[in-house]
Amino acid sequence: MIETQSLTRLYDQKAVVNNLSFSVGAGEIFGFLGPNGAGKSTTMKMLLGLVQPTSGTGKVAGHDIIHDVLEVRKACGVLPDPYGFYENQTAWQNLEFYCKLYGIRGKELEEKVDKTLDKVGLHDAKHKKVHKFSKGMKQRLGVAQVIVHDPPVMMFDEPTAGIDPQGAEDFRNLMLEMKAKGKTIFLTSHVMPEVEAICDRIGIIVNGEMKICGNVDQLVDQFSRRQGYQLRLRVKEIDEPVVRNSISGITGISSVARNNGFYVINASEDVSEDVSRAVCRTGGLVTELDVYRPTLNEIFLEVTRPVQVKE
Ligand SMILES: Nc1ncnc2c1ncn2[C@@H]1O[C@H](COP(=O)(O)OP(=O)(O)OP(=O)(O)O)[C@@H](O)[C@H]1O
Repeated sequence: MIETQSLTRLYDQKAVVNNLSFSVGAGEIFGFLGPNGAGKSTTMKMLLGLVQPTSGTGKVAGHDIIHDVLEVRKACGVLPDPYGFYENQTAWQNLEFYCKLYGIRGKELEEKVDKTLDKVGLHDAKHKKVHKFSKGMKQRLGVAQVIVHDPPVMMFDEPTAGIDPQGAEDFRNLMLEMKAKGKTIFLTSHVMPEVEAICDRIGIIVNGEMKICGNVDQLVDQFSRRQGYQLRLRVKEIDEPVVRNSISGITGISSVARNNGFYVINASEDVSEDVSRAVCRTGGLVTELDVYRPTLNEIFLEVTRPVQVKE
């Protein structure tokens, strides 16, 4: 539903999006992450035909992002940053205007607007003018604007910025509901636990280049291969010299330390099965053995570490 091949955009001879190839399918939530200035918004603008790629191609809902811009926009709902509401009009009027742009009228329009405002928790504020809205309420209205015309592709630029915890939880549930309806969801966010909770796949872009892309398990695996694995082992029945001796010959182990009753083992691969067998062979009882799983936040920090905020 979204696919790009070697998408590139230069500004002042410099690539701010560089050779980007990825795809997002129907019923998939894709988290597009990166530090400030990495090229996320520029990519989103290119997908919507708002910025012309310098080279490369892309399709959204089957339509070419360069030659079929109108069709692309019809197929998309977008929460931009910043959003563009008519502040002097009510939430209801803003959505009404938006529906009309998409050719929705009459009873269908009324039903869609009411239902959508209920869904985002703005039922009681539907006749309030937008300039009286709080930041979080505007954000909710922005989400309503994305979904009101029921497009197949939904794009959100930092959807939960400024939203309270209940609003963020509502947003996550809404995304899962949209996914179940087969929507293609593309979102940027700096809220790692949220991305980890709802995204099927994640891409991290740095200086315009996709550094790592996959589901969370694949990202963890790639990270661990790069950084090494850390195991935590607790053993009964045998003493430390015996434990150390039993695992000393295992290929891949680079260090073994003691910490709070645990053995902390650093290794270049997942050696948990070898460790477990070696300890058992010497009469020891493994009471705990786990491989440390980095959080998405740690992976993000590692992947983006050398990058400074760009001007
Ligand atoms: N119209 C423009 N002219 C020149 N440079 C631009 C223009 N738009 C964006 N850039 C530059 O392109 C780079 C990428 O910007 P972009 O807005 O895509 O980043 P981002 O990943 O969305 O950042 P953030 O997380 O801060 O929103 C930045 O260095 C920015 O200064």
